[in-house]
Amino acid sequence: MLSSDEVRNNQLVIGGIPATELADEYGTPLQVYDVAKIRRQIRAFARVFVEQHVDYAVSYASKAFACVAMYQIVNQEHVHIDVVSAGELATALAADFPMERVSFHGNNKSYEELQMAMHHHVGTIILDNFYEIGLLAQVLEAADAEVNVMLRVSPAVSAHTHEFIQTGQQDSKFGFDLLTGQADQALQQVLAEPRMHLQGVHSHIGSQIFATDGFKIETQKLVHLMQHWRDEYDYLPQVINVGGGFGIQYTDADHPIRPEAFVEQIITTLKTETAAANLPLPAVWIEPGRSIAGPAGVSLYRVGSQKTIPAVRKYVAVDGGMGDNIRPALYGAAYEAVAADNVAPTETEVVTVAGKYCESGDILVKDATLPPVQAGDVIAVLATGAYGYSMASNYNRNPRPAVVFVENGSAQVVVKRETLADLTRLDVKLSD
Ligand SMILES: Cc1ncc(COP(=O)(O)O)c(C=O)c1O
Ligand SMILES: N[C@@H](CCCC[NH3+])C(=O)O
Repeated sequence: MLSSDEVRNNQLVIGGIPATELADEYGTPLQVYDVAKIRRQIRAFARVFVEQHVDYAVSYASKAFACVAMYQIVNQEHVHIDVVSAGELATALAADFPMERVSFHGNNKSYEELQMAMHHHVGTIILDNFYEIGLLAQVLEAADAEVNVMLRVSPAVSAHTHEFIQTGQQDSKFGFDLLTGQADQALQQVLAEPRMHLQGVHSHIGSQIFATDGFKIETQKLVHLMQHWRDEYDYLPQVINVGGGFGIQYTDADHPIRPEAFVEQIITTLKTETAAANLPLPAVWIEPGRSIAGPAGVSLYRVGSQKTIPAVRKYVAVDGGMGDNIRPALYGAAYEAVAADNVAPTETEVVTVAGKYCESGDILVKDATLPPVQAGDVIAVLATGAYGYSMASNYNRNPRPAVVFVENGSAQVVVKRETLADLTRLDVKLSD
């Protein structure tokens, strides 16, 4: 899984710096990002649209990983973001991210969140349900404001991925249902709201998807919807937002296609279907999260205790675990681990890399092939950049790790390590 520029003298190198040096300098557990990889993937997505002459927006789904520096990098690449909470919006504001390039998602945005979005002139509100149409209308009235909106529809496309992280099927908490006519009803309501300017339609079929056929069906359904809305309601969407979900490689068992190949499929389908329906080509927005942040991230841990159960298993415990990466415990997600100072060992053994949390399921990598390691050695878990730190917790009152960005051989802390004092910062002693 490692490319040639990530290995030097059998050592793992991230953005030009040996991983063991980063661990020594910043401590462990440590979340490290190779910023060049983030930029490369954003540019690869944008290039497809430019080459195909399609009006577009790449909107980074920042739930995958958000911090001020990450929003700054995305802004430097001139693309959009989507946020799903006041917290993500506040972080984007702290990064001076241009609000007109922000879309606000979520199936239960509060009045206060919508108010905050209007106050800061967020570019697009992605409307998810009837309650929200009413709520937004109230906010707009009170603020005497207008806003661009999109309707999120639930396209009933079943994507080939883990059931827990599938969001596009009909039985979903997200979006207006297409099959039962809810989407049409929502369209009529929004068209009747003078303060809402409907840009188009959004859908998202799932996450960590490996096959393009789900996106082909999704795109076909959206074009059929465009046609239906034009014919029945004299409304033509200017934008089709197909969401994210482009799968990445976590282990050698994954055989993903290039993330941008999904976009090629979407555009090909869109061109064919719109031509057949005599519709103009809409702008296409995509919302990749994992494919931008995931491959760029590496988690560094130090080995502590080891336990061998003869003829059963050897456990190698590290100083992090489910608090900084819940995905193995939550989804059974598989990762690849390497010894940072011996990435291509001649002698190997199969071990289970366990975390330090009081939970039997706190396993980071089951059956990792590693060289024999000792206490103090650095183990790197690869491709942890998405939904790792962003889903981190303080379970067992462990501080969350620091996050370091590395680019062109220089490193910078972009999120400080939590301290023990941080852990009690919000606690209030009982009054006497
Ligand atoms: C609406 C929406 N857009 C984009 C994404 C990003 O998905 P991914 O990180 O799989 O690209 C998600 C998460 O699945 C989502 O719910
Ligand atoms: N958190 C999930 C993905 C969620 C997608 C968000 N809509 C994961 O780790 O794979």
